Amino acid sequence: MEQISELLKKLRNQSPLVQSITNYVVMNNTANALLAAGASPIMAHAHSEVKDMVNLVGALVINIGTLDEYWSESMLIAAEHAHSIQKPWVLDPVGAGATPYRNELLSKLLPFKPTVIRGNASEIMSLTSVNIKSKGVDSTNTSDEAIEAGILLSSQTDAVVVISGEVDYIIERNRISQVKNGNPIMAKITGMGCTASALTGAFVAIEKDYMLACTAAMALMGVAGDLAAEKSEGPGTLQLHFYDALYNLQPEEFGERMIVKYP
Ligand SMILES: Nc1ncnc2c1ncn2[C@@H]1O[C@H](COP(=O)(O)OP(=O)(O)O)[C@@H](O)[C@H]1O
Ligand SMILES: Cc1ncsc1CCOP(=O)(O)O
Ligand SMILES: [Mg+2]
Repeated sequence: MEQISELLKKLRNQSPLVQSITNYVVMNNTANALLAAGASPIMAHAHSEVKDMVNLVGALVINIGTLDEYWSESMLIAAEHAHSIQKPWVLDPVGAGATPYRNELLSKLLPFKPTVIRGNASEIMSLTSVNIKSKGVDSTNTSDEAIEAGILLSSQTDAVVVISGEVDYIIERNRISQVKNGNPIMAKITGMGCTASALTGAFVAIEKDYMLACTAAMALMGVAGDLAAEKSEGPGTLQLHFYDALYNLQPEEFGERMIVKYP
């Protein structure tokens, strides 16, 4: 899709500043992925500066992977402020459904109207209180169940809901786009989902058609994953080749390789 290839050019030209309040496991991964793709990361969560930083950035990404009481408060301050100034923000509900603690924070964050909710099938289903139990941070559900839940969640929250997996589904109320790129080994690399959410932040910072922005982010993830898998023997080398692919991918090849169904 020409529009999506053009967004990669726009991302590199504008290099949006993207704030992440994210987990300890993936901070370095997601900062490097944003830089490689052409964006500019800042990880900032101190209560005394988080609102000022939200004012400065193009988008905010909140990822609840490694929660504690201080960070939870940072997330609530940031989400409330982003909502109040209509700054686009992305919620990655890592481990939704796994514990009451996570579920309680998520129930406090959703009223601040995330622009995008990006999770795996289990996490998205948990957010619609579909009666499932997440197994940690990995998904254990089928796509049909998840798509139903995604449509419900999008209508409940007015967010674009992105369900990642073998096929990525990008849902805006009843509109659904699909991305079929990517490699199964990506699910064996911690931080790939968090990276998808971070790159989604970069694209919603530069494109106000959020359905298009999210589809572009997932297409970039998938095509970079395809390219990396062609050069890799496993998750260790795939992760490194992935950064190179984000950095080197040209819009022309991006357009040729992406497998996107767009409504
Ligand atoms: N089986 C698969 N085939 C192709 N791509 C996949 C597969 N599983 C995950 N991915 C890709 O890996 C990235 C992370 O997705 P996922 O593993 O669902 O997130 P999370 O790590 O949050 O559970 C996404 O870009 C997704 O498209
Ligand atoms: C393993 C783990 N534990 C808390 S956050 C995290 C990383 C999850 O990253 P992703 O959802 O991208 O796999
Ligand atoms: Mg995840």
